[in-house]
Amino acid sequence: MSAQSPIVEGATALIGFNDLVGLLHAVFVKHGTSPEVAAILAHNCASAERDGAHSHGIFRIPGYLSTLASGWVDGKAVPVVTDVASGWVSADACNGFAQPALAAARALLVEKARSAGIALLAIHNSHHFAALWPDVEPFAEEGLVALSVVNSMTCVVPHGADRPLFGTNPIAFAAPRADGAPIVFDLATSAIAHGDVQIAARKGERLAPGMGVDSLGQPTTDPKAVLEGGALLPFGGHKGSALSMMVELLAAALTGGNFSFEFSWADHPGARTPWTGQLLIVIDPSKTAGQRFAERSQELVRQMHAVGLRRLPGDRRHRTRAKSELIGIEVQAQDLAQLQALLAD
Ligand SMILES: NC(=O)C1=CN([C@@H]2O[C@H](COP(=O)(O)OP(=O)(O)OC[C@H]3O[C@@H](n4cnc5c(N)ncnc54)[C@H](OP(=O)(O)O)[C@@H]3O)[C@@H](O)[C@H]2O)C=CC1
Ligand SMILES: O=C(O)C1=NCCCC1
Repeated sequence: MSAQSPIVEGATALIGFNDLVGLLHAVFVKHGTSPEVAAILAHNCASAERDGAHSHGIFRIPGYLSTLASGWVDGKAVPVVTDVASGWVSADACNGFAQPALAAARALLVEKARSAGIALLAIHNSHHFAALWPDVEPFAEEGLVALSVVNSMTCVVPHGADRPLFGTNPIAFAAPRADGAPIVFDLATSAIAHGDVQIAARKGERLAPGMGVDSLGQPTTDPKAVLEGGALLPFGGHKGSALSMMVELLAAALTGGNFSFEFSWADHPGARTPWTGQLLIVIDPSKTAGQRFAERSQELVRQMHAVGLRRLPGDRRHRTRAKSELIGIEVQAQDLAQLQALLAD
C-alpha cells in the first residue's frame, strides 16, 4: 500500500508500512532518541504491527516514551562492538536499546559465522522491549540459522517456588527452507507474555487458568490481579521453568547483562524497559555435510503437513503480513490518532 495518509473507516484505520515507519520515527526522535536509533525502533515496531504481533507493536509506544522521559534508558546511545574471539562478538549497548547493538555488530557476526560455521553475539547493558522474531528472521532470509534469547523483568514464579524471580524470557529460532518463508518461532517461556496480560486487562478479558497467581500466590484468571502484585507461571511447568532458567544464564550470565531480578527501576517512575542482556547464536548451514540444510528443513515441513499439520509457527504472522501488504496495516483509529498527537505536543 502506498497511500501517504491513513484511510480511516470507523474504529479502524489502514496505514502503509512505510508511512507507519515514518510516523514512528518522528515520534521516537521527538521523544528523545537519535535519528539512527529511531530508524531501528520504528522499523521493528512497524514490522510487529504489520505482522499482527500486537503485544509488541504500537501498543508498546507509550512504554517506550515514558521510559525515555524517565531517563532510565539512553535513546541516543552508540553501542560499542568488540571482536572477542573467532566465534564471539560482544556488544555493549551502553544503556541503550538492544536492537541498535545488534545492528552495529551484525556484519561482524555474519562474517564470523560464515567463516567458522558458527558465531555468537553477546549483548549486555541493553534494553529489549520488542518481539524477538525480527532479530532472527533476517538471518534465515540470508540462508543462516539463528537462535536468540533475551531476559526481561522479574514476574514469573519458577516451577515449585513461592515467589517470582524469572522474566518472561522469550526464545526465538529461525531456519531457512527451500520453498517458502523461513521456519520461525518466537515464544515467551511464561504461560503468557506480559504484554498480552496488559492487553487482556485493558479489554476486560480473563486469562486462561494456570497462567497466573495473585499477590497471595493463589491461582487467578484476573489479569489485573497478576499485574497488581501477582505473577505469571512458566509454560509447561518444570519444562518451561528450566528453559526460562537457561535464558537467564545465556542472556545475562554469559553476556555480562543483568539477571531479571538484578535491576530496579523504582527511582525512575515511568520506566518500563528491562535492563538486561541478549544472546544470539548464528550458524552457517552451508557447512552441513550431505544434503543441503534448506532442503532437509523443507522435507521436515512436508512430513509435518503429511501428518495433518495445518499451521506452522510463523504462518499466522506471514498471512497477516501478506494482508497488510495488500490493503495496509489495520490499526485502531484511536491508536493512530494518539500517535499523531504525540508529534503535536
Ligand atoms: N522482549 C522481551 O523481553 C519479551 C518479548 N516477548 C515477545 O512476546 C511475543 C509473544 O510471545 P508468546 O505470547 O509466547 O507467543 P505466542 O504464544 O502467541 O506464539 C508463540 C509461537 O508459537 C506460534 N504459534 C502460536 N500458536 C500456534 C499454533 N496453534 N500452531 C502453531 N504455531 C503456533 C507462533 O507463531 P505465529 O507468530 O505465526 O502466531 C509463535 O511463533 C513474542 O514475540 C516474544 O518475543 C515475550 C516476552 C518478553
Ligand atoms: O511481553 C513481555 O513479556 C515483555 N515484553 C517486553 C519486555 C518486557 C516483557
